[in-house]
Formats: sequence, structure tokens, C-alpha cells
Amino acid sequence: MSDLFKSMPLISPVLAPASFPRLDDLEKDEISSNLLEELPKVECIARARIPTTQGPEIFLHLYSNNVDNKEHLAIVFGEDIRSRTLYKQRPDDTQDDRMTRGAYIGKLFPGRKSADLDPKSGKELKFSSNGELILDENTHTSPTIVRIHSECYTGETAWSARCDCGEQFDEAGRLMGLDGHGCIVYLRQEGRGIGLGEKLKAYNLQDLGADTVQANLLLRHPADKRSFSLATSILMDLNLVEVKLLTNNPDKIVAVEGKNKEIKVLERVAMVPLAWQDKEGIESKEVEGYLRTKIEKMGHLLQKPINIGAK
Ligand SMILES: Nc1nc2c(ncn2[C@@H]2O[C@H](COP(=O)(O)OP(=O)(O)OP(=O)(O)O)[C@@H](O)[C@H]2O)c(=O)[nH]1
Repeated sequence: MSDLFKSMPLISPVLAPASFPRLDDLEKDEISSNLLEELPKVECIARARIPTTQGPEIFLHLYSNNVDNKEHLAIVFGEDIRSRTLYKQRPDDTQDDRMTRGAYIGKLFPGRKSADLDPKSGKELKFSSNGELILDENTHTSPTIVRIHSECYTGETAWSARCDCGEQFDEAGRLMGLDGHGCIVYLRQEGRGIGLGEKLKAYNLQDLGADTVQANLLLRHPADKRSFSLATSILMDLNLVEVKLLTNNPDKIVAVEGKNKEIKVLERVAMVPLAWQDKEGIESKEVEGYLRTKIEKMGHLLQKPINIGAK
């Protein structure tokens, strides 16, 4: 047994190799959905059009909120998905202010003067007497493909084949690009909420034989420390209250719907790993173990097809 685990009692052989500490003596938190009585308040600070290397343009929305200081994002497919807080008229708001923060209709071009009126199409935004944007044919509100994605530096930026986060992110964008509308709510809760440093320690524990759940528990974190209430608030702000949710995680569905069912998940769209569909996708013994643990211990709604072997 390594020195690291000498002070800890042995784990049950069912849960992990005999050289690991017992999980039943460690804190075993349930994977909680952290449903809040009152949803966080969010405010969209800025929106900008991003042409992408993949084809479709996206509109990146940056949010502030009243529960943490992180920059949570909404990656929006569709010019007509509009944030209430961004578009609401503010005291002393000028048309230049509105264009600068991204609260405009249509496209920006050099010399444009009005945010609320698109001179090319003649479409115009309308507001109520208290400055709220009126939802009309210029604002998309119908059921929309949505993914709630938690930050994964390793999978999205450092080419990690320990998880399928990068592949899921790309696939979500591909489906939304095809549909023409969609939203990836990108929450800064790295490592299922434990942060990148702790996730790296968890990876070392995984190399020492723990699975992803055990590694979190050994570090005295819950298996899943995330909350999805910010996603609920952001979707409400974007008027995306009826969604087709891309996920395999049943906890996420309950969590994003909110305590008072502020959001309706009309449909769950499974995120099947590409390699399990006989397509080119992430393959490694680590990702196999990661997905197995999600299915066996975290109740993910995913089944590996029997014809796909360990290649
Ligand atoms: N603690 C920990 N976090 C991990 C590990 N591998 C990936 N993650 C994190 O897990 C999260 C993945 O989240 P998602 O893909 O949004 O969600 P999910 O719960 O897997 O559900 P799906 O919607 O089905 O993908 C990200 O925050 C990753 O950084 C790991 O081994 N340990």
C-alpha cells in the first residue's frame, strides 16, 4: 500500500482494488441536484457575434450573477434568441451603448446608428413602458435544443482522452448548427465543481486504481458538487423555457427544470459517444472506465451497444 493511504482503512474489494481505503468510512454524499428555493439572479453583461471555424455563427453571452464571481456563458445559435436583461432599456441608454453591449437586432456594420431598428431588414425591437423587450416575431421562443455543459479544461483544451467532454461539446454545437437554433449554457464548474487542481489530484488517484467517483470521495469531495440553478436562470433570461436537453445525466434534467418547473424539458436527447456509434470518436481505456462509472454509479442513461468491443 502506498504511504498516501497507510492511515486509511482498506476499501471493500467490490468498490475498488484492495490497496484502496474503505469508502464506507469516508463521506459518501449523494449526488445532489442542489435545488434552490429561490433561483439565482443573472444579468447578461455583453453579447457578441462569433464567426466559427465550424461554419455557423454563434452569439456568445457573458453573465454575472448574485451567487459567485465566475463568468458563466451562454453560447447561442440563432440571432433571434434574446436575453431579457441585456435588451432591457437602461436609464440613459443610448443606441451606441446598446450596440456596444450587443443588444441589437440584425447585424452590426460600420456606420450603423440604431440598435433597435435593423436598417437592412426593417425589423424593429419593441419595448413595454417599463423598458422590457416585448416578445414578438423578432424573438425566438419555441422549443430549443439545449446543452448544460460544465467546464472541462482537460477535455476541451488539453486534448484529454480521459473523458468525453470535448466530444460532447463539439457534438452539441454540430446539432445546434444544423438546427439553426440552440444554446449551450457553459457553467464554470470545472471537475464537477471541485476545481481543476482537485481534478488533477483525482486523476492521479484514478491512475492509482480509483474510479472517478471514488477519487472524488477520497479527496473528501462529493461525487458531484455541481448545481444547475444558474443554468435555469440563464435559460429563463433567454426565454428558452421549453427545451430539448442533450444529456445522459438524469440529475441534470431534474436540476435544470428547477424547483417550480420554471423550465420544461420536453425531450431528452441522448449523447451517445461517437465511438459507440461506429464513428470516429474518443477511444481510450480511461474514457471506457469513466463512462462505465457514470453508468454504474451515477445512473447515467446510457448503454454500450454489445457489438462495440473494447477496441
Ligand atoms: N471530478 C472529476 N470531474 C471530472 C472528471 N472527468 C470529467 N470531469 C468533469 O465532469 C464534468 C462533465 O460534465 P458534463 O459533461 O457537463 O455532464 P455530465 O454530468 O457528465 O452529463 P452529460 O450531460 O450526460 O454529459 C466537467 O466539469 C468535467 O471537468 C473526473 O474524472 N473527475
